Amino acid sequence: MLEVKQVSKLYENQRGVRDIDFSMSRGEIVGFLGPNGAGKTTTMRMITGYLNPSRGSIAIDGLSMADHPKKARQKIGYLPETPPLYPEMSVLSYLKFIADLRDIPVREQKQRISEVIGRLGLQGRERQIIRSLSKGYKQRIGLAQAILHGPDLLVLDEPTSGLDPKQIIEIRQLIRELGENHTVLLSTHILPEINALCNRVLILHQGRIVLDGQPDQLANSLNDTFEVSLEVKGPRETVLAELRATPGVSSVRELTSEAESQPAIAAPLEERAGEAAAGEEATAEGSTSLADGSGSESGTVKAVVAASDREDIREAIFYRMAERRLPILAMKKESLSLEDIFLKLTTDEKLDDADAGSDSNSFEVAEAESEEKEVNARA
Ligand SMILES: Nc1ncnc2c1ncn2[C@@H]1O[C@H](COP(=O)(O)OP(=O)(O)OP(=O)(O)O)[C@@H](O)[C@H]1O
Repeated sequence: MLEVKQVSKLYENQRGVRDIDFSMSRGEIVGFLGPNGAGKTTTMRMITGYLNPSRGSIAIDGLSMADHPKKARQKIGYLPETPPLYPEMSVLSYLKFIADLRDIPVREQKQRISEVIGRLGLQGRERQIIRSLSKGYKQRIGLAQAILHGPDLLVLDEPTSGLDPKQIIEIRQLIRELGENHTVLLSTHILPEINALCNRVLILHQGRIVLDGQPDQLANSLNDTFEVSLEVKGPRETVLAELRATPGVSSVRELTSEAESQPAIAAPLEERAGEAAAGEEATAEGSTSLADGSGSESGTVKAVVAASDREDIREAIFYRMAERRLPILAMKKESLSLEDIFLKLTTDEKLDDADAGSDSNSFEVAEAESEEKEVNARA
């Protein structure tokens, strides 16, 4: 459906994207994930024919964007980050205008427009002036203009950006429905959006694709250690010493109540990388333990134990602790979340992007996600 081969776009300031190479099959919903400035919009603008690559080629359904731009663009529906709306027009006159622009024959226009109005829940709003509609409805109109000409591939640039949690849920539901008969490429820097919508994710960092895979398979491919989190009843020093002495264990990191209560994704990347480093230091220094009574059952120790060579150390831990009469109250194999993967891939080098400012990597997610859960719970 889509072939992007060794595509680069370098702006005068040497920023942009380099050697982007991927393809998409019909029916896939692929998420483009990356911090601000990673190159998502640049790549999407090239795929949709709004920007010429400096190098490389793009083809949609076998049609080269360079050689057959009009035909290739006919197969694509594009929703840019800011929907291309005319605020003074009514919904109906705007869609009629888009239908003309897209060369939809006049005799088909009425039916096509009424179909997309139904599909995107715009019934009853046809005569309303676009300016007077909420951001969520404007985004629906943006989606309506993207699908009006019946494209196969939808390219959506941050489709839920700036929406409130209820609108986010509604737009995600619409994208899910559109994904039933379209191939979809969407960009986001909202991690749960990937899990909620996509069956494949491409992670972009500093203009390059650093990872391509299914969200749930990424953890295994990137996990170079085997980690187990556990809670053991017993004196702190004894428990930690016994865990360290268990065959196959390479390191033991005690979990403190502070480390556990960190919000999952609210903090900017740099801060979180700093926290991780600080956490290791604190453990080395012997930080406040849960066994001291802060927030967990008294007399227990919580820790994350790592094995070398990805060896499964759960049985060894079980037998050792049983032998020493130190009851294991909980034990769980740790796996990398999408957030861990993202941090692992995008915090190894310092972002040098001038416009990757303070909010650039702060995922707007934690809030939206928790509110989303709330809205779901209320529904
Ligand atoms: N017209 C331009 N001229 C010069 N540099 C540009 C231009 N457009 C984008 N860039 C730079 O290219 C890089 C990629 O930008 P792009 O907008 O594609 O990233 P993005 O991942 O879409 O970011 P965001 O999430 O902020 O939309 C950034 O460093 C950006 O500053």
